Amino acid sequence: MYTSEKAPAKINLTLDALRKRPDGYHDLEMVMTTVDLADRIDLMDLPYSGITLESTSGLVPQDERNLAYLAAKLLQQKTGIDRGVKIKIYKHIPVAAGLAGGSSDAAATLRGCNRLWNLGLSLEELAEIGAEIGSDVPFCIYGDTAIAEGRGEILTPILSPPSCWVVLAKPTHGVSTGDVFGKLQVDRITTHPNTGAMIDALQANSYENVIANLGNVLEPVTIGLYPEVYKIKQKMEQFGADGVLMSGSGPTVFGLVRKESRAKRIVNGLRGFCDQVFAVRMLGV
Ligand SMILES: C[C@](O)(CO)[C@H](O)COP(=O)(O)OP(=O)(O)OC[C@H]1O[C@@H](n2ccc(N)nc2=O)[C@H](O)[C@@H]1O
Ligand SMILES: Nc1ncnc2c1ncn2[C@@H]1O[C@H](COP(=O)(O)OP(=O)(O)OP(=O)(O)O)[C@@H](O)[C@H]1O
Repeated sequence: MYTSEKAPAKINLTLDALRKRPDGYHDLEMVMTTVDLADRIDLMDLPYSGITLESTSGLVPQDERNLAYLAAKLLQQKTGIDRGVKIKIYKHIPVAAGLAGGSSDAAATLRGCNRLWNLGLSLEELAEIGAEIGSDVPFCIYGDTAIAEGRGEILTPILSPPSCWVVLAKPTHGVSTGDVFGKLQVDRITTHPNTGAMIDALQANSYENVIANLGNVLEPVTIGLYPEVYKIKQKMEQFGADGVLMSGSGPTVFGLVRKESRAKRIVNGLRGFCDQVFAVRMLGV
């Protein structure tokens, strides 16, 4: 048996940190949505408990350290199933970019193996298993748009943003999520995003109010480490993006625009200035 799963990237329309927890994680409040930039995960059933993994990208581990491998292994352990899987990752999402690429691969592997091995687990059960792999995995199990709280695993689905184009620009370097959170001083945050106003904007299907309420408390932290992120933000604004924000812990910056022609203009303007640039649609609209 063989199956193929799409593993889309996410962006954070808002990201707020409320407190640092005794376990070292932060309690967050975020609005996340999926965009049409995706890895593809091909999965082939093996009649014994082995797992093999191959990726088209040399930038991700090709062994048991890969989050997709970890996902398949964890699913075997949780269910006691005596079957294995051959995993092939066609990597399109930039790595260590703040776009949850690895988390989405893990989530797609959980969904795909659940089908391949006829496990009959619900999405809720898969999300619970996924939370052991990473904070973004539960969101990636469901996709679409959600409010995420706690470590990121407490999810409430919400209407997706109005239809628009998303320009994604990633600087050359990647960012370690742990390093960025490690430098965040929650009691020194000066501007918190207005999560409630973003939720209202989505419920009202108001593009203007989505733009007006974009915010991410990790952005100044990452800019402090990599000032290039700020330069990309400025360039996107100059080239005509309606709203611009860093996604997750960065360093990818996204810009929202209504028209494809404007998105293409921004992509052309940024090409040569940063490593990877894409113009994609929002998903789930
Ligand atoms: C920044 C976001 O992408 C926003 O969606 C996520 O919060 C990060 O999710 P992720 O990459 O799945 O992160 P994890 O692998 O769970 O955690 C990596 C590291 O980030 C920090 N971390 C992560 C999530 C969280 N709520 N608080 C944290 O402080 C911790 O130091 C942790 O060791
Ligand atoms: N399948 C995978 N795809 C991408 N990275 C992976 C994968 N498996 C393991 N990794 C490792 O995980 C690290 C983070 O990669 P990833 O692309 O998921 O970061 P990210 O987009 O910043 O994630 P997030 O937005 O969830 O913080 C990288 O250092 C990479 O080597």
